[in-house]
Amino acid sequence: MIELIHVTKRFGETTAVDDISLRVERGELCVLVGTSGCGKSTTLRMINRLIEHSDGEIHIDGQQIREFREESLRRRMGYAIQSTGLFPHWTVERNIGLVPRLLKWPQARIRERVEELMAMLGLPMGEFAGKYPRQLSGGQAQRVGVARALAADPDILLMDEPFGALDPITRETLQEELRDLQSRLQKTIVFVTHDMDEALRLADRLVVMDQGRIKQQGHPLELLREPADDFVESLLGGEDRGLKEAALLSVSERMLPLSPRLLPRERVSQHASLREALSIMLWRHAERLAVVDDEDMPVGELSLRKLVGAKAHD
Ligand SMILES: Nc1ncnc2c1ncn2[C@@H]1O[C@H](COP(=O)(O)OP(=O)(O)OP(=O)(O)O)[C@@H](O)[C@H]1O
Repeated sequence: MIELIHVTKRFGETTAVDDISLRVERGELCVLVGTSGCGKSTTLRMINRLIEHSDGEIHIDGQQIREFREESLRRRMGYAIQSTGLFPHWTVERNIGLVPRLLKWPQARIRERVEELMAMLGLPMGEFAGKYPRQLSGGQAQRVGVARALAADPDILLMDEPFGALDPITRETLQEELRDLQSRLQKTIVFVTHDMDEALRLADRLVVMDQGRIKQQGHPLELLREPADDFVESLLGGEDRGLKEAALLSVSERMLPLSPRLLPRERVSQHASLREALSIMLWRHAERLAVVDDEDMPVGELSLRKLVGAKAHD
């Protein structure tokens, strides 16, 4: 568990982070969003002490971070950044094994761990282990960066726009992998992004920052439905919030049982979001959709009326 209590960071005259309090539970994925320069990266870097905070307290599992030896703090925290920070003259294998090597793991264990991570992130060892960062695509390099952050199996992951500047398909794949990793391995993650769709898709807790302060925090649905002020509302997408909310709700939440009427021809998966369902309706000019399971068997139906008519919070 990570806890920031009235934390402030000043750089000379500039107050980059201004009296913020934040608690991230074990296994929770917390996303920081806000305008450029609002203090997101500074907040992240204070947690692993790349930057020392000026005031307040930061605790990891109840212990002040200043009481940890730096090595043990870094071992508990993986750190991934947009520019990846890979060493250009080191192979992929050596880059990923960096922290375990610093921790003096035996050679065989390091190799085993690197192999495991590369498989997990879809980078076949035979193809990628000996490559250098310049021989990788942006997406592959970011995967290596994420693998390196995970190498010593830290409980905490700090990620600063780790998927920035990727094409939407690679980005979505990595987001799903991160979600999957988090739920399988119960990692506590603090994630910074500029991309609101990414933030809404990933966050258990969404934290909106402005000029060094926290404006609002909570579950993405809470913030979408009740933004604290105009700033939060407009950052979350203004009029587009309805669609953003629909993207977080599943078809199965609004589906009706199969009726004796003729089954609609157009289909949608029960795992799809309401936003996807709405898009199919618009695209196909259909007011009703058959909802199907993984075997493509109809399990219910969804009507446009039910989709738009039902109150957002029931
Ligand atoms: N080392 C530093 N020295 C002086 N000022 C700094 C330093 N690092 C950050 N700042 C200032 O602190 C404020 C917050 O910066 P920070 O990088 O945390 O913002 P951010 O929200 O991550 O921005 P972005 O989204 O653009 O990456 C900015 O005004 C920045 O100029």
